[in-house]
Amino acid sequence: MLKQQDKRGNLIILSGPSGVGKGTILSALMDNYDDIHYSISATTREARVGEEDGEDYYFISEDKFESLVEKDDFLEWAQVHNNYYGTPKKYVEENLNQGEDVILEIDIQGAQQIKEKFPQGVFIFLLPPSLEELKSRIHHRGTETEDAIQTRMKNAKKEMNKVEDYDYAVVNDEIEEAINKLEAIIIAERCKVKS
Ligand SMILES: Nc1ncnc2c1ncn2[C@@H]1O[C@H](COP(=O)(O)OP(=O)(O)OP(=O)(O)O)[C@@H](O)[C@H]1O
Ligand SMILES: Nc1nc2c(ncn2[C@@H]2O[C@H](COP(=O)(O)O)[C@@H](O)[C@H]2O)c(=O)[nH]1
Repeated sequence: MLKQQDKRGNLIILSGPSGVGKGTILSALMDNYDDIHYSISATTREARVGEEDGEDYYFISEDKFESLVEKDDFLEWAQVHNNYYGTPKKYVEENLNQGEDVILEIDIQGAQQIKEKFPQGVFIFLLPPSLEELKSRIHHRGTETEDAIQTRMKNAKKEMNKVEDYDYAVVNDEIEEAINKLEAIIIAERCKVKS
């Protein structure tokens, strides 16, 4: 892929309520692009069955998380659905400085922090076709307890009011269509003359 010389990469932020399909869409997208770098977050939540440390997340203790916060090693961090999540700073900065695009899959609070530091970031909000469909997707994923689903649905209703703070809104109804839209946004942002 051609790159404009001396241009920093784009920082792409994908947010949206739990269960909307962020991870599913990004893993399909990452299979097609070797020049977009997915930032692996750190979290204090327990790994789900099938999740790998260093691949899905860096699974760390609360003590370790706190020490990383104190060392200012996170670009942003937040408490989300009763656990802590943060974006390691070094990986993002190194790739952007090399002209590579980096994508963050983070919650709304984290995106707000990034907006203050990187207003030139590309902010994309993924929406479900409906709240009923959102609930059904979290149920079918089968990774959360009933209590956790309730917390996530309660948070989703608040989070969805924040869509207006984003540059783009993409509805994830038909998955292929949502992937195509995300790709189109990323390609268009690469072609921008001014940012
Ligand atoms: N367009 C779609 N149509 C139907 N099901 C979908 C669609 N997109 C994703 N799913 C399913 O919805 C469930 C939730 O998707 P996923 O885990 O990617 O969501 P997420 O936004 O990353 O959630 P979280 O924020 O909790 O990590 C998965 O079981 C996935 O297979
Ligand atoms: N602010 C941040 N939010 C993050 C980060 N990594 C993931 N997330 C968001 O947390 C929720 C829950 O994720 P889950 O894997 O437990 O279902 C979801 O909205 C993620 O996007 C991060 O580094 N910072």
